[in-house]
Amino acid sequence: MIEFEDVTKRYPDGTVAVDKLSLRIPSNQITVFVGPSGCGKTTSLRMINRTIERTSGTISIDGDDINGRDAVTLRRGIGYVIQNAGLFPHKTVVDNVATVPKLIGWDKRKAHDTAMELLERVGLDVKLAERYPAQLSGGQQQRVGVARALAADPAIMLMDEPFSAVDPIVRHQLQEELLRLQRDIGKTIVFVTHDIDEAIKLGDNVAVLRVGGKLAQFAPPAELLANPADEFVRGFVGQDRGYRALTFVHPEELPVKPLPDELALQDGVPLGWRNGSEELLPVGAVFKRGDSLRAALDAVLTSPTGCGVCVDDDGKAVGVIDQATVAEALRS
Ligand SMILES: Nc1ncnc2c1ncn2[C@@H]1O[C@H](COP(=O)(O)OP(=O)(O)OP(=O)(O)O)[C@@H](O)[C@H]1O
Repeated sequence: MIEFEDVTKRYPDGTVAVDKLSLRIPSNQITVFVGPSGCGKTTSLRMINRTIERTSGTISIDGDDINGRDAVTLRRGIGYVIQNAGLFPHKTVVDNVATVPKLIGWDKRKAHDTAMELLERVGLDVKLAERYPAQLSGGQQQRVGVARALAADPAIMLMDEPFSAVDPIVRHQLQEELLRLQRDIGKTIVFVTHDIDEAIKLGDNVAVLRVGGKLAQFAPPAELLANPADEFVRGFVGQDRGYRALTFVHPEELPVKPLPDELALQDGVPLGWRNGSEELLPVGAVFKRGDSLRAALDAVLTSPTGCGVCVDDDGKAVGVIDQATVAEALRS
């Protein structure tokens, strides 16, 4: 657990970036710091690895005050990922990832082999290992950044807006990858973003900060959406919080109906809706059994027929639901 107790950061010009922040960041989970620009997210994050020193208060890791530790050793034991990946431009991809293991004295072979394994683990083609960062896409660079942060197998990983500079589709893929990776590695991850959707998607817990570095609310996403602590949080979480909250509703068994003849299939996979003309209408979003009610509602709302298609793990259609079924599930 990482614990902040009454932590304040005042910069030399008098700016109070963080003001008496107290919170407990549980181990082996993702905790997200979210809030508007300038609310002290980055400052709070960087005080954990002491790349910024606090002015007062205590930060401890598993009960030990981090100020009792040598700052360089502390930093090497904490993974750090930043926007635009911050890779060393003159090192190859694999050498970037192997940097910290070599610094802490691993032999070259072990550092190299671990780096190659990690590249695969974060979803990068190992053929890219000998390239330089400038020869990669933004999304690929971010993956290398994550692999580099994980290289020395740190218990804690700090991530500062790591996915902000990539387009929405790549961002979505990187978020999914991070969640998948975290299911395997179970690190203590502290993640900074200004995007509430990203916070809700990734966080086991979300700390909402307001300008001046004050904690507005610390709660799991579902709780944040259901019970915002005050007007600031309500406003920040947004007007459509009821819709977002559906992400956390998993109707055990939505009663799906048999596939209608209008749904065109190829090997069981939905192709589109027949509407009497040559061309098929798009299927719309699909959902799986066990997905959230939000996914089911998305499927219904994006389908041109008002029928959302339910698929299995192989993408094959298993049934449809209509608006009335979703409305019924919403009421129950
Ligand atoms: N070195 C510095 N000297 C003086 N003030 C600073 C310094 N670094 C940050 N600040 C100020 O501290 C406050 C918090 O900054 P910080 O970067 O932690 O916020 P943030 O929430 O991460 O913002 P953003 O989302 O815009 O990156 C801001 O008012 C910022 O201008």
